[in-house]
Amino acid sequence: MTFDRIGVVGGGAWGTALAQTLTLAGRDVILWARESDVVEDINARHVNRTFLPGIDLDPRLKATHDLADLGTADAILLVAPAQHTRTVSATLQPVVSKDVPVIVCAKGVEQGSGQLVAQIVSETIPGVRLAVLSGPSFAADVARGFPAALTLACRNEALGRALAEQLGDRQLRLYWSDDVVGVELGGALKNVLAIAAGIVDGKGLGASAHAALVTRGFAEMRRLGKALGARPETMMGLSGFGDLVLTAGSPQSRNMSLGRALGQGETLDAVLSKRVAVTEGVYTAAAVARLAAEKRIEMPITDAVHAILEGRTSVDNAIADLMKRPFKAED
Ligand SMILES: NC(=O)C1=CN([C@@H]2O[C@H](COP(=O)(O)OP(=O)(O)OC[C@H]3O[C@@H](n4cnc5c(N)ncnc54)[C@H](O)[C@@H]3O)[C@@H](O)[C@H]2O)C=CC1
Ligand SMILES: O=C(CO)COP(=O)(O)O
Repeated sequence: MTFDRIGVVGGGAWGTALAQTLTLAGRDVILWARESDVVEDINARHVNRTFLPGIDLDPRLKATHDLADLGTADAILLVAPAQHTRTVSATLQPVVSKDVPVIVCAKGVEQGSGQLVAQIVSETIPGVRLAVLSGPSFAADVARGFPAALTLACRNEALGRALAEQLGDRQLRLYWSDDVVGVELGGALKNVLAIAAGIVDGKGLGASAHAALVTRGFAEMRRLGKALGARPETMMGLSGFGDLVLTAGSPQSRNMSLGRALGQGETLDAVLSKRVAVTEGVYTAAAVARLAAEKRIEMPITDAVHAILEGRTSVDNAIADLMKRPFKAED
């Protein structure tokens, strides 16, 4: 198994950062972008001013507007946002031959189905060889070549190991795992909790409240993970705890910064109208709150974020409601 030619589907910040890293590592990379101006920007000017401004891209990186150009790839990275994965992967299906692995890089839960991205892809591309890449990684950091460590999960351990060894390099250290659900779930859930952490920050509630929120948020991640068959050590690892620490701890996160703005009194519509970037936690919150209710898993912070985003409660009331819950044994 050799993965020399890599197709990347999605010309947002993360797709571009991964394409850049793999190009610099000597892979032959072709990036599909939905927006023709992004394709032109990458090919003609070697930048992606729309989604990854301020970073020079390697001139060897080529972009295309035609998914069929990815037909000769040895592996495909799927980096479309979670809510658009079903449409994009259905369009990709005729292009993917049966032994080419598809590596899911998005982080979210689909609102209509409650499914994680890998589940969507296995439905839309039957028989696909699936892997998931997730962990703490801001696109701009990775594109600049700063060190990062992520987890690559695949049920076929030999394939997962081969992908990790060949797609990783000295800037991007990849660990492998066979816990696909656990790795995906951490990345999806932490986005919602990062919104909550941002709200705490935006309200100026202090570092103690922030630490309490992140810790109890992590308890929610572990609880849902257990119910869905994720391994506890996966939730403790890079794609779970690691990504929660990164995203809930830095305003560089789109989810955290959205929460911050809400905490400072801005409306959701006002925040979203100012950005082109996707803020996955906004959409995943509703899906996870519903999943938790169906499975009778207690996720009060996630529920509070969902209620705030839907305008069913105010930030102040949500905080008061969380604090007046009955005392209980720590789990
Ligand atoms: N930006 C980051 O630092 C990281 C992002 N991710 C994940 O990667 C995924 C993609 O995020 P980014 O690359 O950051 O995106 P982005 O926020 O930079 O750009 C938005 C992306 O959405 C696409 N898009 C918008 N409307 C669409 C539609 N109707 N159909 C298909 N695609 C559409 C755009 O073409 C663009 O690729 C998300 O799930 C995100 O959570 C994961 C790790 C790091
Ligand atoms: O997933 C990420 C970091 O690992 C990016 O987080 P944001 O989408 O909140 O910026």
